[in-house]
Amino acid sequence: MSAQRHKLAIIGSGNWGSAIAKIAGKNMRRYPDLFEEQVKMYVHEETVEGQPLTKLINERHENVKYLPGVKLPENIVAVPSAVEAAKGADLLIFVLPHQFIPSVCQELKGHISSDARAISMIKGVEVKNGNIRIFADVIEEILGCKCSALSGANIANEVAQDKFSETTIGYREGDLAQAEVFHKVFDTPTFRVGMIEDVAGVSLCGALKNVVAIAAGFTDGLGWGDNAKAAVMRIGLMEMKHFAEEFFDGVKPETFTETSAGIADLITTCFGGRNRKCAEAFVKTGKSFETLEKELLNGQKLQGSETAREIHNFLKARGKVDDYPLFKAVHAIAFEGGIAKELTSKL
Ligand SMILES: NC(=O)C1=CN([C@@H]2O[C@H](COP(=O)(O)OP(=O)(O)OC[C@H]3O[C@@H](n4cnc5c(N)ncnc54)[C@H](O)[C@@H]3O)[C@@H](O)[C@H]2O)C=CC1
Ligand SMILES: O=C(CO)COP(=O)(O)O
Repeated sequence: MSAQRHKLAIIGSGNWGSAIAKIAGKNMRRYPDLFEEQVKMYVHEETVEGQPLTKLINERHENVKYLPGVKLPENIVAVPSAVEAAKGADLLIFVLPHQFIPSVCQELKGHISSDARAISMIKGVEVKNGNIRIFADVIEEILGCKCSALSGANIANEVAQDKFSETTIGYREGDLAQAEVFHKVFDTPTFRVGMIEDVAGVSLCGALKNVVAIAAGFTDGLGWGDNAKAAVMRIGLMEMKHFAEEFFDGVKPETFTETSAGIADLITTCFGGRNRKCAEAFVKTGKSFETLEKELLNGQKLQGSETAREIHNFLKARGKVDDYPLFKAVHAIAFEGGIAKELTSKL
């Protein structure tokens, strides 16, 4: 029996990576016939309190830098190498800020099990040479393993405290059985996992809502109130859906309007996320997003400002910038010296 059990690895250990390690670690013990107990978690090594972060995590069972105050199950073992974490694993969770995925996947290339399956929890897109890809596709292409996506209204600190949340797995056509295995990795009474056959839709919701959250943060910085934020969110949702349908095949409209990955994540991020917080500070202080990320996030990474830039570059290459006035305004304010008060003037 034990030879057939799944072995999980977590590639990433930031704020969300650590929260998900808590859930997955517990579920490994909840289903001992299905999963091996020990889970290796890749940690980008750094020195914290004068010691390697991996050592601190393994001694204290807590990611003291990225998820302080939350105990991780003892079957989560931090390792400083992605290759070591993935060794022998047939289930791979990718949960790194999007900018680090290509380099970490290149490191892993040739070192993963031939039967490995992956799931991307990354909220971002790759834009290169005028083309755009979701990270499930990047991972599939570099590593040659099938990859689904998980995204939802999931502020990591709340999930880590077992406050009720839903999330969504987007799976590929014909891959329901594998999605059901990942469902068992993640689902708990307080973290409820829905599933939809739409990897692109789920991934794009996660990436694009971060751009809308920047706009929502601008409205907060301007003191414009809840109606203005709701308007920006409504227009943002329309642009997200339009973008996904224009540039990706097979995206389902209900992913945007009915799943946790869609409307629910847009709401939570525009009210409680890091992108919103930094965008509010951007308007109030005039500091750059790069500076605010350093000053306000203690090593955590902003995804929305970079995604706004990447989406802008992609739309520019396609001659389509004007078709997405909210995305255009966010880019203009964030990177071109545009005036925040003009956020809605062209919507
Ligand atoms: N934090 C949250 O509430 C949620 C985050 N997400 C998404 O999950 C993904 C991962 O986010 P978080 O876990 O929050 O990360 P985070 O924002 O806490 O990022 C910091 C992580 O990046 C690592 N890192 C720094 N430099 C690196 C390098 N050169 N190579 C590899 N790793 C490096 C750090 O060690 C740390 O683990 C992102 O795409 C994010 O949008 C999704 C849902 C919720
Ligand atoms: O994706 C998130 C919540 O679902 C977190 O958003 P932020 O990266 O803006 O904190």
